[in-house]
Amino acid sequence: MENKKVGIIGVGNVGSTLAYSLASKGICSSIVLKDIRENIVEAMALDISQAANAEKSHTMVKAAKSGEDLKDCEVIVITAGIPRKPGMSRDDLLLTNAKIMQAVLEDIKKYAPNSKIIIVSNPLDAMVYAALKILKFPREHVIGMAGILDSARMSHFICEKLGYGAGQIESSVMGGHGDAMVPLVNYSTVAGVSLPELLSKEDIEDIVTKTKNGGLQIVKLLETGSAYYAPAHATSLMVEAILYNNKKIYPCSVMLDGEYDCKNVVSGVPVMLGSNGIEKIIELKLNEEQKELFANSVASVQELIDTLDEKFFI
Ligand SMILES: NC(=O)C1=CN([C@@H]2O[C@H](COP(=O)(O)OP(=O)(O)OC[C@H]3O[C@@H](n4cnc5c(N)ncnc54)[C@H](O)[C@@H]3O)[C@@H](O)[C@H]2O)C=CC1
Ligand SMILES: O=C([O-])CC(=O)C(=O)O
Repeated sequence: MENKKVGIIGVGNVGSTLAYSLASKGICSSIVLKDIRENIVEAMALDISQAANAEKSHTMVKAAKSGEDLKDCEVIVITAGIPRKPGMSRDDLLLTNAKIMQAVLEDIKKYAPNSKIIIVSNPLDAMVYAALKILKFPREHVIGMAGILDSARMSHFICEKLGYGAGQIESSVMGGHGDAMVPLVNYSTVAGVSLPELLSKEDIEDIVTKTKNGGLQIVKLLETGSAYYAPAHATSLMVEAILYNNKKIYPCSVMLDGEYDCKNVVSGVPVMLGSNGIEKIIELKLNEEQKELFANSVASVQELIDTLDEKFFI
């Protein structure tokens, strides 16, 4: 297999689940894991490598000894950062996770300047902004994961409401990965059938609210952190699209440069992913209500970006 090396920085719940998922699918030639918790990362690398061997996957899994081990990574996923706990919003993580982001990006700048970076750490859109500002990489190479997860949550809630449709639901969520995210009802279908043909207005409103609160619902139940199976799987789809240049369209968090009338701000929009990272940004036709909701969501990300510029990038 040609070089399909993936780096994962931050090997806690999301990072280790992602590594396990990628290794068992056998879609990478090697995975290198990096974390400040040296024994934990060593243990994860051994355990996941042994799982891959049981699976007869050819993926090699190793713990990084230093930043130099990130050399030749095609894709590097960053999940380093603290997760929220009950009573916190994702935005409360801003300055703590920006510091962690700055620390981990130094190695990438030095050893993997041509890699495509997938950011997972929260608050997601602001972390994509911070990473772009620190790395000075082209915007096509720094991409945030959230839209696939939020859309999967919407599909889950549609399926739960209907009692059928599993595996046939396509959902679409745009905007920032925060309380103001924008589930797009008219771009969501069950086997091609639009939602209003299957569900009442009240049921659809309930699905929209549950989707927006999907992350919080899990945080409240877990008490110690946040979701990781669905986030890791969503990230693995992005890694695969880049490694295999499969040109799949997914909602991802990207720096906008005029698209949707926005500039210098990061938000979730549908993009085509391939070996160059973002190959294309797709501009959906939004109705007036959706335009307003999207503008609100962008404004809330802009506030976080302003805080970073005032308090972090000084
Ligand atoms: N974008 C999204 O949709 C989602 C984002 N998240 C975010 O992802 C992040 C990680 O979540 P979890 O894996 O659940 O947290 P976790 O606490 O289980 O793992 C975080 C890991 O980062 C490591 N870390 C901290 N500083 C580091 C540094 N300087 N270098 C290397 N590693 C470092 C920690 O040692 C820990 O192993 C959180 O910020 C969380 O909010 C989580 C789920 C979904
Ligand atoms: O809710 C959180 O803090 C983690 C996250 O972003 C999600 O699961 O959507």
